[in-house]
Amino acid sequence: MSNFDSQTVFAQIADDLRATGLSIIENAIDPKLIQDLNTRIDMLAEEKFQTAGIGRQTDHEKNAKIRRDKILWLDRSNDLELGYIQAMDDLKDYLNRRLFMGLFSYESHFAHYQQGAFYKKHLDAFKGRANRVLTTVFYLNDDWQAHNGGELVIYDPNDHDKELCRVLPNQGTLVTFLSDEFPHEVLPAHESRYSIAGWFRINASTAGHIDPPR
Ligand SMILES: O=C(O)CCC(=O)C(=O)O
Ligand SMILES: [Fe+2]
Repeated sequence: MSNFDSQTVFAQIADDLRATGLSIIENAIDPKLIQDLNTRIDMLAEEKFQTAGIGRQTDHEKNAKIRRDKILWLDRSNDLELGYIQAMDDLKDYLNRRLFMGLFSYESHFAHYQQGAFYKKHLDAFKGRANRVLTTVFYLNDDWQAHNGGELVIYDPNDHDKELCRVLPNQGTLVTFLSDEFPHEVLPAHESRYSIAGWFRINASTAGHIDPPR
């Protein structure tokens, strides 16, 4: 066992969420888990990754104007992927205890942004109508440089044109935010860029609206 202290990270995320609804933490995950995830990505053939959609959108031309990443959903049946899912389950339990968030389930996908890929400004959930409540984005890019582009730009919930911050998709950084509050976008990546995007949901039966199936 490594002696990575996840409790300190979880406590920081809870404090940040309570204060602003947004948390950005470096070295947020056990290095052993990061190694497993990189091993997994190296094993996965590029053709396993699928063109990502937007909601119920099936218009591929329109879709390609909005996002160009390729995705692959994580699955508990793979041990290397399971480690990350379990870490997020632990975060879910922690946030439910500390903030009474009522988080119920978690789903996540690897995303590969090839050179030139981007994701235009969007919200991950519609205000008050969705059961996706909390977004996580975790980065896997060793030694990402500013000139590689691909920053995550996060905008002000009260002014969607006002930039709050830019995050370099550096290995080990975990971004967590309220899904229906923070508009965000991924600037064009100039190098191959890997992340895991994930969403905590509240129980569908308690939400006013159920998100479209993925
Ligand atoms: O990879 C990122 O930085 C963010 C991805 C994202 O916004 C999404 O998949 O909804
Ligand atoms: Fe997003």
